[in-house]
Amino acid sequence: MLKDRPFTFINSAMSADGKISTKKRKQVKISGKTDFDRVDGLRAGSDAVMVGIGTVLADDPSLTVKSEERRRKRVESGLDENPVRIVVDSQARTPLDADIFKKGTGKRIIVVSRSAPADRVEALSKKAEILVAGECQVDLVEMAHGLKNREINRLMVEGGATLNWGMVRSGLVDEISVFVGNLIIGGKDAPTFMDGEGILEREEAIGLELKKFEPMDEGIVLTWRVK
Ligand SMILES: NC(=O)C1=CN([C@@H]2O[C@H](COP(=O)(O)OP(=O)(O)OC[C@H]3O[C@@H](n4cnc5c(N)ncnc54)[C@H](OP(=O)(O)O)[C@@H]3O)[C@@H](O)[C@H]2O)C=CC1
Ligand SMILES: Nc1nc(O)c(N)c(N[C@@H]2O[C@H](COP(=O)(O)O)[C@@H](O)[C@H]2O)n1
Repeated sequence: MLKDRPFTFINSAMSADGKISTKKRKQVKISGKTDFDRVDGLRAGSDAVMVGIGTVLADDPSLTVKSEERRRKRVESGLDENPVRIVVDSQARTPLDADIFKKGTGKRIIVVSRSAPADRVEALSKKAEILVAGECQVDLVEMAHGLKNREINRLMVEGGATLNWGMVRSGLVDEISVFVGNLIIGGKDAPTFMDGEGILEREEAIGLELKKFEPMDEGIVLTWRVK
C-alpha cells in the first residue's frame, strides 16, 4: 500500500483537553517557540505540506518554511525554498488572495472534486496546479495516489480537525506528532485534534504505538506510529 502513496504524518498542537482552537475556530497559539521551530524543521524536511479548506478559511496560513537557513539548505539540495503547499478543497473555495499564494516561492496544489464549479477551478488554475480526485468530495485515497505520482514521497498534514480524521480513517497516515500545551480550552464546539464522524464502538478505534515523548516548552510532544 505504502508504495502507492506518500509516507504521511500529521503534526498538530492541542490543549491539554484536546482542542486545537477555541469555539471561534480561529488560529490559537498553542505551541511555544521551541515547538514552532520543531514544526518548521518538519516542514523543511517534507516534500509537501497539506491542510483542509477549513484551515485556509479560518487561519489563512502561509505554510512556508520560516528559517532562512533551512530554506537555503533546501535550495542547495536542488529543492524549492518551500515544500509544495496543498489545500484539500472539494468546491474550489480557496480565496485567490490567500497567503499560500501571496507568501513564499514554490509550487501549490489545490485538490478539488469533479463537482467543483468550473469558473472557480479555472481561476485557481492560474495560481496552482489543480488535482481532481473524487466526485462530490475529495477522495483522499485517489488524491494520495495522485500526489505520489507527482513525486511527493513525504507528506506533512497540518490539519484541521476534519481533514485529520479523514486521513486517519482512510488509512493514509503513518505517524502522528502532537504538541500538548499547558492550557485548557474547553467548549463542545471547539475543534478537537480529530473531529469528523468518529466511531461508535471501541473495536473500530484506530490503534497507535507510542514511539517518543519529549518535554517541550511548557508541554510535551507525543509521537505515535499508526498501527
Ligand atoms: N492547533 C493546530 O495545530 C491547528 C488548528 N487548526 C484549527 O482547526 C480548525 C479548522 O478545522 P476544520 O474546520 O475541521 O477544517 P479542515 O482544515 O480540517 O478542513 C475540512 C474541510 O476539508 C474538506 N475536505 C475535502 N475532502 C475531505 C475529506 N475527504 N475528508 C475531510 N475533509 C475534506 C471539506 O470541505 P469541502 O467539502 O468544502 O472540501 C472539509 O470541511 C480551525 O479552527 C483552525 O484554527 C488547524 C490546523 C492546525
Ligand atoms: N504547530 C502549531 N502550533 C500551533 O500553536 C498552531 N496554532 C499551529 N497552527 C498551524 O499552523 C498554521 C499556520 O502556519 P503559518 O504560520 O501561516 O505558516 C495554521 O494554519 C495551522 O495549520 N500549528
